Amino acid sequence: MMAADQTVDGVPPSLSAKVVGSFAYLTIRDRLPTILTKVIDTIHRNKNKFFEEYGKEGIEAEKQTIALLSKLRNELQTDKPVLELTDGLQDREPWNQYLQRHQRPQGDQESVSWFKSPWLYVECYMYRRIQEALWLNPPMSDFDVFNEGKTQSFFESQQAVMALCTYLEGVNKNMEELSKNQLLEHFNKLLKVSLWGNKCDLSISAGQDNSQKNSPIESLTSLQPFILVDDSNMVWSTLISAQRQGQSAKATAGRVDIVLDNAGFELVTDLVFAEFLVNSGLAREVHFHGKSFPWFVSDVTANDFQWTIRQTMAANHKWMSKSGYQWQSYVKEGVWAYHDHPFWTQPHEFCDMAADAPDLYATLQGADLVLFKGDLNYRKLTGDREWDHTVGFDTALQGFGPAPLCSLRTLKANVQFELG
Ligand SMILES: O=P(O)(O)OC[C@H]1O[C@](O)(CO)[C@@H](O)[C@@H]1O
Ligand SMILES: [Mn+2]
Repeated sequence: MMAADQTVDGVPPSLSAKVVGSFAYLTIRDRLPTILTKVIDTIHRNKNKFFEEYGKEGIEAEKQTIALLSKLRNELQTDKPVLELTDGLQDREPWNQYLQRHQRPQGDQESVSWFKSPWLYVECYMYRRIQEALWLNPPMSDFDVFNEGKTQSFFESQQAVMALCTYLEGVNKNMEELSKNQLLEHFNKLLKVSLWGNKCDLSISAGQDNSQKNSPIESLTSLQPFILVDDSNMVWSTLISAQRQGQSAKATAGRVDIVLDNAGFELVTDLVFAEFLVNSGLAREVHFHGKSFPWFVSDVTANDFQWTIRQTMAANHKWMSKSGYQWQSYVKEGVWAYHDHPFWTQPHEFCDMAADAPDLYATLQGADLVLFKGDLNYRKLTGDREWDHTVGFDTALQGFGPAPLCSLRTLKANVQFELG
């Protein structure tokens, strides 16, 4: 990444809160402090739980964590310089090196403040500082401050989940008889259900409930006009061309990697789509990539992934439960795999991945198609810069390309490509 506030070789400056009134400015001035305040409230509300589990040590840890988070909120609200991390987490050095390499060269400390640094960096940094506050107070270290919101989003979306699993059962039971056109029709529907599942994110709503209330299949028609760029035909042909000729479709289909975004309803739409891809022979394997710690309020962690499968298995709904058991066996058989590389919870633009996380880049090179879910991934794919909306997506990727890729994203931030 280069200096944040100039265009070099056609690559524009990073978006930041320097522009008063911009979405970056309003996010850092209003939304991030709101999220932080909700985190502090959540910890405070669980005070008795910490006392029951850890006694006085738990109460002291709860108090110290709140003190650190209140200090963080003050730094943010008074535009203080971004500080180095002081915890013992494994990714502390990459984070501090990033600060030295990409932020400090801006010159004096003042320019490395919350409102003057790249928006993408400071927003990611806030979630990493929350982790630092928890880590520094051991009984709190593994507490997921966003868990309540994520589980509530799942429970509030049950009607939609039941409708989706019922639809999938209808496809599964006729799978062998489906013509290629019928298969393509179901593919398009479930791909778009996964796209629109991204509307259910607790960061844009600063924690307010925005679960899926109505049938995701029935709302596709009314949502179709809101799709700005539709390359679903290219996604389909990438999967078809990855099906090497062989004795059975399942054995020779390609591998699809899904870089996950939000837990709750969106994760269910991704698991349903992944089940369809395997059951239809469009994919032989699906690899899921989640976050290694709680991130952007509703992003998926390993705990969320396992919890969602268990909850679906336990549902008092025949087709939900059937899908849940299918998902569990796919994980056990290795047809599905879950990864959570630290890179996904660092601030890098994805064009840095080959250099900064070559192991992850090599993993993605093993895929025949990589689907990136959500707005933050879209911002990292393109560097969250002052690009013109008519610029091509390939240009914005700045050379990032481990495999054919597609972003399934509902527009929540400034960056947008391929318009016009
Ligand atoms: O869950 P998603 O779709 O990545 O959205 C992430 C959220 O964080 C942002 O990227 C910035 O706050 C918003 O665009 C969005 O609210
Ligand atoms: Mn998210």
